[in-house]
Amino acid sequence: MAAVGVEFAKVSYTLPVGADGQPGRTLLRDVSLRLEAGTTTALLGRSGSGKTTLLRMVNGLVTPTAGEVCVGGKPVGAHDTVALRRSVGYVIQETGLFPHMTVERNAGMALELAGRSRADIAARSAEVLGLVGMDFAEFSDRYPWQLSGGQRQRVGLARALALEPDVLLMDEPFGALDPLTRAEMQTMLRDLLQRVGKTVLLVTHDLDEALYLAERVVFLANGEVAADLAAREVLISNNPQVKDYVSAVHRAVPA
Ligand SMILES: Nc1ncnc2c1ncn2[C@@H]1O[C@H](COP(=O)(O)OP(=O)(O)OP(=O)(O)O)[C@@H](O)[C@H]1O
Repeated sequence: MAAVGVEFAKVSYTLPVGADGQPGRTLLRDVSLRLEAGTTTALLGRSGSGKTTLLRMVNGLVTPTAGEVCVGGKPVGAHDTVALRRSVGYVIQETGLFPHMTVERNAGMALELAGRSRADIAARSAEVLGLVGMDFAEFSDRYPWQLSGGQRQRVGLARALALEPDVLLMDEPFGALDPLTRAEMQTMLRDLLQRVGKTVLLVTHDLDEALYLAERVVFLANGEVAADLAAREVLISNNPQVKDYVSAVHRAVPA
């Protein structure tokens, strides 16, 4: 199991004063959360509630204007940025694969940047592509445009896993996939996480995905934590914001 947890301690983020002299908007306010090592936490909340901003603080892409984020007990700012980004995998909806590179090279990119030997890269690329359920012989020489959206997403995940990160940030990783492919990916990810053990922060708009994959579910509203619950408590919660969310996404089909 991953031994590295993540902690957000009274984290806020306010945009700088604009060119018009108006004070910047506060996107996150006093967020405190603890992601236990080896567990998955889902972040839900309406569009613009601050989920991505919060997630990007873990790998130092966004720096809090107040409070602190610690990875493995050490403030993000005290980590060497390159080493931190190597120990924190990042998967996004658009995958960010390099279009002119093969699946094998995309999967092994982080290893290439880390200066690993060719033999190491080849072996590990094959291993991680196997972990995400892609047949190496069939796919290694293809380019991203020769893959389906689900396959591209698998390669993106393989790439994020290549350096064996302790922490995995996933920002709507399956948001663009059809429901059946998405369900397959969720099953694959759940099996994979049971085997490799990571501390995962998953941004999603899909409540069922959150309940299937995560032990904890955090609801953000207007940049604040509206609820922080064990996944099994979500559907029976009396928190009005959670109840509203659940009834909005699980509404009955009109007769
Ligand atoms: N650098 C920035 N400058 C100006 N506004 C920003 C900046 N970064 C984020 N925002 C705004 O902050 C708010 C929160 O953005 P964020 O991407 O964190 O939301 P989100 O909950 O992830 O949304 P979504 O679910 O749509 O991805 C949004 O209104 C966004 O437009």
